[in-house]
Amino acid sequence: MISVEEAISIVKNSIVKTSETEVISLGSALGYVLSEDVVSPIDMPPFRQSAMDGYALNLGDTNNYEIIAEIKAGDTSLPQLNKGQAARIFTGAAVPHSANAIAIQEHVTAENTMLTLEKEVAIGANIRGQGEQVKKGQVALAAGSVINPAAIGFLASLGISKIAVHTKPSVAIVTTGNELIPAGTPLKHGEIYESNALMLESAMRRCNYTNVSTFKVKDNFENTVSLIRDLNKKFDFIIITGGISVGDYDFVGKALEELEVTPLFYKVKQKPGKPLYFGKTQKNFIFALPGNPAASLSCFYNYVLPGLEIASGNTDFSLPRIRARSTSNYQKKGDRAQFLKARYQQDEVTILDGQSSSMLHTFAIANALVYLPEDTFEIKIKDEVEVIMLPIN
Ligand SMILES: Nc1nc2c(c(=O)[nH]1)N[C@H]1C(S)=C(S)[C@@H](COP(=O)(O)OP(=O)(O)OC[C@H]3O[C@@H](n4cnc5c(N)ncnc54)[C@H](O)[C@@H]3O)O[C@H]1N2
Ligand code: MOO
Repeated sequence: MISVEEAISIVKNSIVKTSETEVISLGSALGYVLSEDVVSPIDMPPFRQSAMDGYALNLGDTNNYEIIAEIKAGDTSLPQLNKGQAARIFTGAAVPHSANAIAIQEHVTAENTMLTLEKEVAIGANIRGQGEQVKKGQVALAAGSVINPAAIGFLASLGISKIAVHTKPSVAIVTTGNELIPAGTPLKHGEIYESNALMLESAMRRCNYTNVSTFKVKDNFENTVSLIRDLNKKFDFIIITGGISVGDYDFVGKALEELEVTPLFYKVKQKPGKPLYFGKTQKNFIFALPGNPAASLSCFYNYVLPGLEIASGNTDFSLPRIRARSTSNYQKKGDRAQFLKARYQQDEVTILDGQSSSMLHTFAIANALVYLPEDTFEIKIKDEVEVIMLPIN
């Protein structure tokens, strides 16, 4: 059994950034990683802009100006101001070449065409310089940048509608188990509703993975082999849940062996998620997550998500880790490292009830995991602990 740290480093060292790239529309690029520098096709701003509502001035020798024109945002023909002349101007409007400062309207008195400054105005005041964010021909956003909402806004402001990105991996989620039935069917004694597929798919969608398909298989060796053989040909990542432990009807490990998948690790000294498996074929990566729902989700965040992000080109990815004071006491049983469902709020973290790997009721209100390393056995109120923030809202 390997440690959490070893397992994470095996995932990070085994998965490499995809060599496939594609050009996609900016509107669907959230979470993708740029495969090429984006060079700005324009100066931004494209012209000298007024940053305020007020008066554009050709600065003169006195505080008195003659107002000769009005310039609204979007106006394209601009007046010529002589020294001592002003134009009424509004935020976002183009500043005439002949103007060298903007006086904000709160600092002037204006009557008909007469303007009096009540405060000194410095040269260049309240003017956004042409190209002050980025100049035409400069790199606006470098290859390797993750496209977030601000990046989409910035590139859209440059008039860009398509960008080159690293292709995101395709993912198959496979649930295993005779006991699993779909919602909408009455439960017979011994059956449970299948919940991992929708949960993991949602977690992936939340992290901008949309090329995700789900499959199910009963506890049957031949069917498991044949489904995974088929999926191996079609998907970059296969995420299996359940059937990876040691029971007589746990066929996933045996199926992966039959298919000659190269194991990279099996069993991690952690709770939840001890029987976590990670392996690879020539074409793809396979994670087998324990079927217990909370173990499945915890392993997704800690191992699968970093793997998917690296494959997508986000090679520096890790979930944010912070330190916070615990508002709870916690006593660990056993010597496995633990990922504890927790709620972080205002510099404090509360370890939630219901830590069993089968329990989702408190995972549903958790926004973080407290990480308790192998050699820490107890948390006391006010102890500083390591908190892993979850990408949930
Ligand atoms: N003798 C031993 N037994 C077990 C060990 C062990 O070391 N020795 N490890 C335990 C640990 S720890 C875990 S975690 C589980 C993992 O088992 P599997 O990955 O084989 O998962 P299953 O047995 O198939 O299922 C476990 C549990 O989760 C429920 N489940 C499974 N899939 C789903 C799903 N898609 N949606 C909802 N619930 C699901 C399943 O019904 C079981 O209750 O093994 C321990 N056993
Ligand atoms: O590893 Mo299991 O998830 O402890 O119950």
